[in-house]
Amino acid sequence: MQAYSKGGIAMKHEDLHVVIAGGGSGYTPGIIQAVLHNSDRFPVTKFTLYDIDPVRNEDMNVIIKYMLKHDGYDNIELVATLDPKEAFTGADFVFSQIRVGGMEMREKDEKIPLKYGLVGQETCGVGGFSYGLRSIKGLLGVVGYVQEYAPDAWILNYTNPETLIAEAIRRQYPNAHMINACDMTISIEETMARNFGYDRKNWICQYYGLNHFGWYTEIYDKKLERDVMPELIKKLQDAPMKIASFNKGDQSWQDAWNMLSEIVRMFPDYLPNNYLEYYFFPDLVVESTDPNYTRANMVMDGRLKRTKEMAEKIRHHADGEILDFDFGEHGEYIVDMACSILNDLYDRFMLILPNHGAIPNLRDDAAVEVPAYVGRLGAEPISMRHDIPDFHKGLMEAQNAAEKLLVDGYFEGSYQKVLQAFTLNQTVPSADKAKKVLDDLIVANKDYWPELK
Ligand SMILES: NC(=O)c1ccc[n+]([C@@H]2O[C@H](COP(=O)([O-])OP(=O)(O)OC[C@H]3O[C@@H](n4cnc5c(N)ncnc54)[C@H](O)[C@@H]3O)[C@@H](O)[C@H]2O)c1
Ligand SMILES: O=P(O)(O)OC[C@H]1O[C@H](O[C@H]2[C@H](O)[C@@H](O)[C@@H](O)O[C@@H]2CO)[C@H](O)[C@@H](O)[C@@H]1O
Ligand SMILES: [Mn+2]
Repeated sequence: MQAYSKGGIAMKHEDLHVVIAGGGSGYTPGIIQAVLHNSDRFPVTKFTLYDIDPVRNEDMNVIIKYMLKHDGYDNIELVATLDPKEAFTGADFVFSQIRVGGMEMREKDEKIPLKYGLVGQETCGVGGFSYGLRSIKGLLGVVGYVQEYAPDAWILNYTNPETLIAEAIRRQYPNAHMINACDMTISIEETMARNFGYDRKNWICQYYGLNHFGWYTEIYDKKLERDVMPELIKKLQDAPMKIASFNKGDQSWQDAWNMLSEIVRMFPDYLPNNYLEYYFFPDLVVESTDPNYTRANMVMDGRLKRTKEMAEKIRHHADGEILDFDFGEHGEYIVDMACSILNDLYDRFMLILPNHGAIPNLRDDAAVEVPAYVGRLGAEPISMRHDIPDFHKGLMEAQNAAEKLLVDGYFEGSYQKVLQAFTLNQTVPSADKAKKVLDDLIVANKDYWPELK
């Protein structure tokens, strides 16, 4: 959640070296594809895939090698390594997308809370807190390696849960050159634009919140010369959006858009982030979730399997269209950010940053998600010109306090602080349930969490 670098970094355009931490992730091809699309303004000469899992990193190495050859970029050097020194030395940009504990632990984050009738989700509710206590340690490791081997590199982070990560990294590495971003806002905008016949490239969006916990207040369309948010809300109230081409065939994303319509029917003043469904409708979400087959299972049977099959096809010289992936704006968004830094463009992005007055009536040290300009000196948050309403403020303050307590709990190894965080989480109805689910998650996470005393 570093807002500004100390004086910026002299960025070079030659020998541009990008490292992907979590190289084995199925999102890697989409990111590499976006880099290649931008080769005129982001001329990468070397990619390094860094991971802790040799099999997944090697599968991705096979896919990316094929992709570079297929697209005529076999002049770009490609390295796949498990050695952090080899990976990060000489890096200019590090795109981070690690998942500590993998899908197996995500499955536990989702299923254990459900046993207690609580929301079981990757980044929201106590499942998100469970993931946070694992993820912080992993990402502190990655950022530590970058400080050691490439202290001038920019770290552009997608690793979740974003607000907890931002808060923890700021505490341990306040001067790291790091930007934390989530693709959800751009994905909401793109899906709305495609569904309702707009071009989001014409939009200037005002938005505030915490990550996966925020609201649009205005969507100004430069071509139409009006705020289109009220009409978008009206359209959403009338009928949910249909899934855009990315995530196609994915019923759980269709369910998310359906719930977005439910939220604006109840609270029609602002356009919410879809992830608020977990805080507004926890009971409905629990009722409609299969406790034996959650999102982690869908991803294992979907994205993970497809990635593995793609690598196998390439190894066996299969014919036909092998490179089959579509993650929408995900890759483009992070590469646009890197371009904006490298070329000092001051483009506008929704980022997770220390508040420092951007939301005037919220504590300064909250990690908030707001629009920001990005250039050579990093991200400069755009200050809102008005206070936020009590409804949103109350929700955000409770969530922010819970997140702060959780990060305190991580660094202090404090059971009490983590229990307070769980109790304060707005998806949890009682301290009793908070304690039971926490004690269960401690056992499940024994290889990953700090010891809590
Ligand atoms: N911010 C966003 O909007 C956004 C969008 C999509 C995904 N994500 C996040 O991106 C990450 C990856 O998601 P995924 O579904 O591809 O997960 P995944 O498990 O499929 O892939 C993650 C990769 O990270 C590797 N890894 C785990 N710990 C590591 C460590 N300490 N160092 C290096 N590599 C490590 C794993 O071996 C794996 O290859 C997750 O944190 C996810 O939540 C964020
Ligand atoms: O359940 P998953 O692992 O499929 O997705 C969880 C992530 O969901 C969001 O990312 C979306 C993204 O917004 C969309 O553009 C497209 O790329 O699909 C992604 C999911 O597959 C969210 O922003 C992330 O933080 C979540 O990790
Ligand atoms: Mn996100």
